[in-house]
Amino acid sequence: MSAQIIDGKKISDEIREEIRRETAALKERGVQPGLAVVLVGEDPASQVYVRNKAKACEDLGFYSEVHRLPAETSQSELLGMIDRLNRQGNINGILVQLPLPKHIEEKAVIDAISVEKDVDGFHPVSVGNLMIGDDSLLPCTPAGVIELLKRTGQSPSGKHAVVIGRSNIVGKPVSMLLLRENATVTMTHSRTPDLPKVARQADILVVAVGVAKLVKRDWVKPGAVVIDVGMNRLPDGKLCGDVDFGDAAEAAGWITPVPGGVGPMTITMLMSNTLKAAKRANGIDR
Ligand SMILES: Nc1nc(=O)c2c([nH]1)NC[C@@H]1CN(c3ccc(C(=O)N[C@@H](CCC(=O)O)C(=O)O)cc3)C=[N+]21
Repeated sequence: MSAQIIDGKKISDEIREEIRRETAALKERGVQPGLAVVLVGEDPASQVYVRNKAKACEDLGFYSEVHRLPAETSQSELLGMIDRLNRQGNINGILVQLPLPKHIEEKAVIDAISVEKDVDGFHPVSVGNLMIGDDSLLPCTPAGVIELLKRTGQSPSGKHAVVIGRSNIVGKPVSMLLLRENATVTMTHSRTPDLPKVARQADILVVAVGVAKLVKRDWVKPGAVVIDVGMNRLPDGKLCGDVDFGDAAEAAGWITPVPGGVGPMTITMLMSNTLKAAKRANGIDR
């Protein structure tokens, strides 16, 4: 293996230390960032993520509330809870864990969250702000990808970035952020002809498709940076990314592992957004 591993856990810990310090300073001024996490239903994977988010809050000195609602909760009950959290002064960020049960319309729920408290960056106004370049709360996983690149000394500026996957939560927003960082961006997806050939042109390859081990060494330009956003649960219970790590690492210059790459950054960016929202709510500039 020739590639250097991008240690998302370590970089994430460094950023958390910065957030912890800033939070302590804010507390001196009587401000404590507060996050509300809402979970509908009992999906086991979601339970784990929600627990990790609450743990991160505690670790950084944030106030947090976790609302666990039964799977049968109606859409109007959930909207009622969001309305209360929107008006609750000690809450700066609201995260409704996705996916939601089928009888609840995700769009109605996302639209109901106040833009100032939209720490996921999923609200249409946040998405629009991202597109225009206004300073909104950025979606956590895409923001984490950019942070990983910058803190590894691999600034996207002037590079050719190829993004595989066009989802609203990763592919599209990460492409927009890369563009904002002055990369030349190619967006690809399942209908792109000869995907390996396009991928091979990338200086920075970001993969977010949800297909385990799709990307092999012949998809990777020698020396390229490979960022794996995939999170696939294998039959044996192990987590694995969209990149065949062992194989792609033979060609890549830098590569993120799964777990321990993008995942830890997602939660850290959520904390960073909550801190930012708390500062804004209290008229404190960064
Ligand atoms: N409204 C909403 N916002 C989200 O941000 C959101 C969501 N819904 N629904 C579910 C997905 C998933 N997600 C993860 C975050 C961190 C890890 C993470 O830290 N992963 C660790 C490993 C965890 C493990 O071992 O299971 C890692 O990659 O190293 C994983 C998954 C946030 N999501």
